[in-house]
Amino acid sequence: MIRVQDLRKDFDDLKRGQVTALDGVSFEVRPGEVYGLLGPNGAGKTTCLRILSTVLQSTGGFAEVAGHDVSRFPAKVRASIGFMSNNTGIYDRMTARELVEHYGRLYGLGEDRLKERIDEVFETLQMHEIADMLGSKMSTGNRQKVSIARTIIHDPPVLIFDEPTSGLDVLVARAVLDAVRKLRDSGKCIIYSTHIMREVEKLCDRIAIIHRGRILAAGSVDELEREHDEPDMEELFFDLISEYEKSRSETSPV
Ligand SMILES: Nc1ncnc2c1ncn2[C@@H]1O[C@H](COP(=O)(O)OP(=O)(O)OP(=O)(O)O)[C@@H](O)[C@H]1O
Repeated sequence: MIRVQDLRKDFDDLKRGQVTALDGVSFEVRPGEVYGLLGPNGAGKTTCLRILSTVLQSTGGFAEVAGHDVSRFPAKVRASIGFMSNNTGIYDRMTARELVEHYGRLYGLGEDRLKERIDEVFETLQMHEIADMLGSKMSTGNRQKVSIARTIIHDPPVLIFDEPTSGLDVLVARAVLDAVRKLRDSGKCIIYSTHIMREVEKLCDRIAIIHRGRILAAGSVDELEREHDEPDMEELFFDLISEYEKSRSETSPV
């Protein structure tokens, strides 16, 4: 459902010269699965998700979403995905229902289908109580629910979450994770980027640990812990990155 092969992205940065954000990344995500991209700041997570959502063009390799090549069929890809980040906005002067309807129409849903989807989505996310509440009056938790609702209103098979819980308190973050789990259980193919270990352990079926644009390790949390003989995910993450940095400093010219 998502297929990424040897994906590369180089940026020409005025100050730093050429920056390699993705250095040959490969993975696959299946329907009914949450695939986590776990990496520190600057690892390349957002760049990868932007390529998958057709906002950026890769400089090499291949990516396919819902059967469509992202560089050849961007419109088809965009119709097949929902993208949510921590600043996927809502509008102060629209109610929850108005905003979600607005996005549904932007995605081209007809009025009957839109009404049906609003009912389904508001039921899944338990949003009936806030349907007529203005954005300006909503708690952070409710704003997040509306953001998720606008992301999934067109019922896309693929969902892309870019650090959706960043800056949220524990309760709101938990509600977001619960919603993602429900979506996974309904068969969605989900890619989820984060730098929070606990989220990965609680939510992701498989993960890739990404650093400096490369996947350092990939598998289920159990597989990774067994393979690296390290039962603590945070230690494992730290060890992998330290080892990589050490080998890099040993091989780079002085
Ligand atoms: N438009 C750009 N121009 C130049 N460099 C960029 C650009 N976008 C990203 N980069 C660089 O690419 C690298 C990867 O950035 P990216 O935002 O993908 O990382 P990330 O893993 O999402 O990190 P964060 O958790 O901080 O968002 C970084 O070195 C970043 O500075």
